[in-house]
Amino acid sequence: MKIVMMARNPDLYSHRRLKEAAEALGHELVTVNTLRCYMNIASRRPEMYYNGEKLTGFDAVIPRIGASITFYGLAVLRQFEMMGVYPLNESVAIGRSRDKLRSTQLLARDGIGLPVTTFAHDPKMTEEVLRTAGGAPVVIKLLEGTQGIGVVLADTERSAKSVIEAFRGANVNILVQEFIKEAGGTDIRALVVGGKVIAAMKRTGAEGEFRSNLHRGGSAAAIKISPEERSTAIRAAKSMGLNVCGVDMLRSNHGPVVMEVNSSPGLEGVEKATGIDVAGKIITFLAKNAEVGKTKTKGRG
Ligand SMILES: Nc1ncnc2c1ncn2[C@@H]1O[C@H](COP(=O)(O)OP(=O)(O)OP(=O)(O)O)[C@@H](O)[C@H]1O
Ligand SMILES: [Mg+2]
Ligand SMILES: [Mg+2]
Repeated sequence: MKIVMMARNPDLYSHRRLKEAAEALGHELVTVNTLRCYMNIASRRPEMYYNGEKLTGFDAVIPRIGASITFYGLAVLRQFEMMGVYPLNESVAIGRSRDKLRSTQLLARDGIGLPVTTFAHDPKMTEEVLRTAGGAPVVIKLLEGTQGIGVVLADTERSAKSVIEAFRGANVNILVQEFIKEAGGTDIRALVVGGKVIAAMKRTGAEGEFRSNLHRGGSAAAIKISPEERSTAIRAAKSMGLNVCGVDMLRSNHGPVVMEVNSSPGLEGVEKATGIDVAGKIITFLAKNAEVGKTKTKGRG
């Protein structure tokens, strides 16, 4: 199989591992810098170019689109889809997962456990929004944050109001969420590949930090998850339409609640914590499923 991986930095752990795993399984993997791909959006014969050469003959594409280049990255991926290249995750599904409001609505529609989550446009609604979220403490999140940046815990009504006003004043969209205190600064990341949980870890925030992100100094360890957590992760992946994703959950006293679904999960934390060859399982899934022209949406939807 001939695979193209869209990634800006081929030296990142995850990208190195995917290439190694592909080669170990006898496939060819070419990494292209997403921002240097350019396309000819011609009717019926879509083309992709890279460094002056036409990219052809690929069976599958692995999109590793950083949050800061979602717009262009998804356009490049759609182009590959139009060319009939099988995407590890479809552009439409990635687009859904990048927007916390949209993805939370999709998960809610499918009855998946969530923290109480509220959203309003008008800052005049602040008091009602806070009341609906159950009152302080609440978690306030930028709609398109990542690595825990833009996630704020407001302990009191007063601080919640000023944080909401500050974000709204800066004209950014936010979610206001019930704070799951009983999670104790620990979350669960379940890696779903092809409808199965293949690895799971728990991440615990640094001392005095409610955010468990590894980028914020959290630490990771392997964990055995419950059947309910497993099925929640699988259902979340399905409702987003992602073949491969990291589902982040909190253990609340009303069962597992999903915080978000990441479409380009990092492999370093989870492989090192669990010793599982996640990259190999991803490539194996791809080899089993990639067929030219099999992509359902061709970037539509
Ligand atoms: N409602 C909540 N209750 C308790 N803790 C929360 C809540 N929401 C988020 N957290 C904590 O904050 C962390 C960051 O939140 P979240 O995952 O939503 O943000 P992010 O910036 O998108 O991070 P990521 O890099 O994982 O995409 C979570 O991993 C979790 O530990
Ligand atoms: Mg996120
Ligand atoms: Mg997260």
